[in-house]
Amino acid sequence: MTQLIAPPVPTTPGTAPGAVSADVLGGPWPATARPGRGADLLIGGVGLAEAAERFGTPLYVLDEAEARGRARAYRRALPHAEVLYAAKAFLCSAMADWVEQEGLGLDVCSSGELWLAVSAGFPAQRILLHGNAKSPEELRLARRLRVGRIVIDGPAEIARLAALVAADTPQKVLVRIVPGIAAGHHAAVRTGVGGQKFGFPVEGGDAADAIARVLDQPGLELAGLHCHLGSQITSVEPYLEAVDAVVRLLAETRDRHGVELPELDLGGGHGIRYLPGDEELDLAEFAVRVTDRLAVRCAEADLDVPRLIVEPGRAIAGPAAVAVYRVLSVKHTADGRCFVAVDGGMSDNPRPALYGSPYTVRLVGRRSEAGETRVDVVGRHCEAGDVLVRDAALPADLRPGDLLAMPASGAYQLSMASGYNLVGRPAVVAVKDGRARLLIRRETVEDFRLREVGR
Ligand SMILES: Cc1ncc(COP(=O)(O)O)c(C=O)c1O
Ligand SMILES: N[C@@H](CCCC[NH3+])C(=O)O
Repeated sequence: MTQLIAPPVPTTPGTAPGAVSADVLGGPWPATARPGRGADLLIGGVGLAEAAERFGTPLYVLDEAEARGRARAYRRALPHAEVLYAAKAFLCSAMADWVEQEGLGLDVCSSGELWLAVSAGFPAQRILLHGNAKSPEELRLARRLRVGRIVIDGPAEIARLAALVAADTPQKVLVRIVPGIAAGHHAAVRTGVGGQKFGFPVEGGDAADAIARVLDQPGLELAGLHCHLGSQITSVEPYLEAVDAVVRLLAETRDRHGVELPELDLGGGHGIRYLPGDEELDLAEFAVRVTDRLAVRCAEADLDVPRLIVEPGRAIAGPAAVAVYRVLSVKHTADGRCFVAVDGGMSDNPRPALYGSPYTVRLVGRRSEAGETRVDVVGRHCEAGDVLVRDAALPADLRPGDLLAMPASGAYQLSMASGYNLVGRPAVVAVKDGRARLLIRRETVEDFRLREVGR
């Protein structure tokens, strides 16, 4: 590990030569963001521009302190709950280590995520397996590795899983229900309502039927109910409604079957800041109000309070990474538009193209005295929709070679990255205390070629 930038840096915004202005401190940037020398921006004590020189671009710079700090904050806010990091947001061995060391469990939704986590040494008993279409092989792997919980998401899975399980070594399961609550930043991620593929709707009785069928299987130990409303939710209210709905079903289950289920999993979906003025879900408020509401509703229904489980992904990984791109071209058109094309795009961050998700970017590594202008920051892919940031406010003298940094890039970017145009997925570097270490190397064209076994 080589030290990149470790000298003490002036942290008073505006006083350092080439300082990055104060707006990097807070908002969507990691808490370790500081102005660096030569208009660089330090994350975890490492200059983004210097990291870009050393590791190339596009580069994802992952702030270990931010990721760990966020995981720790969940443990502290919810000391009696189980917190499972949702690996789909971003997973690599280091991330698995960090959340494990901070006392979290893991939510995985494929044999790939499961295998990576267990290979990294993550204890399988602290892993929960999701998925609306788990293959027989995935279920077998989960059983072989002895994962702690499996979430039943569809009718076929009940018999499929039961067939794999001997009654003397039962599998702990949760049933995923759909409470009929609409929440989330885009229709594609709203899973708390009917008309989408996940879970068993409460309305109409599918959830109650699934519960009855699972209880009938001697090899399946029904530990509780699960629901996941959606993603990028910034208000606590939908979670309170979810508590109401799930407790109602827990009470009905007790009345019908005489069993009190000991666990209630509220899924994830906790929103973060993407833009400077954004609100994030207030974790302290979430913890207090959800815990209180659960206690009240259980008392009303004369139920023991089940153990709460939460599955935040974005809220832990999202704010921990900054993506760094190099400008390849600046195109001014006669109709007054400006397109700033960078060396990444929808293959490393499909979110703007998929959901119209907003982002902010800033110049790093060069001080500009030019005023701000509005530009579209676009990717390098063969689609007009490959736009990373529309109407970004950036210096008017932006030019090829400049570096742009995009915060809040830790979740659902690399985990949804593709091989489009054979550009290759970016490298990932962890930064901490002024040091940078390569976690994931850049994907090269040779990686694509090596998968070819015939012609
Ligand atoms: C079942 C389940 N749990 C947890 C998550 C994590 O969501 P987020 O990263 O928004 O917290 C998701 C994804 O939305 C999910 O589908
Ligand atoms: N990919 C979505 C989140 C989906 C989470 C999975 N259930 C996003 O980027 O917002």
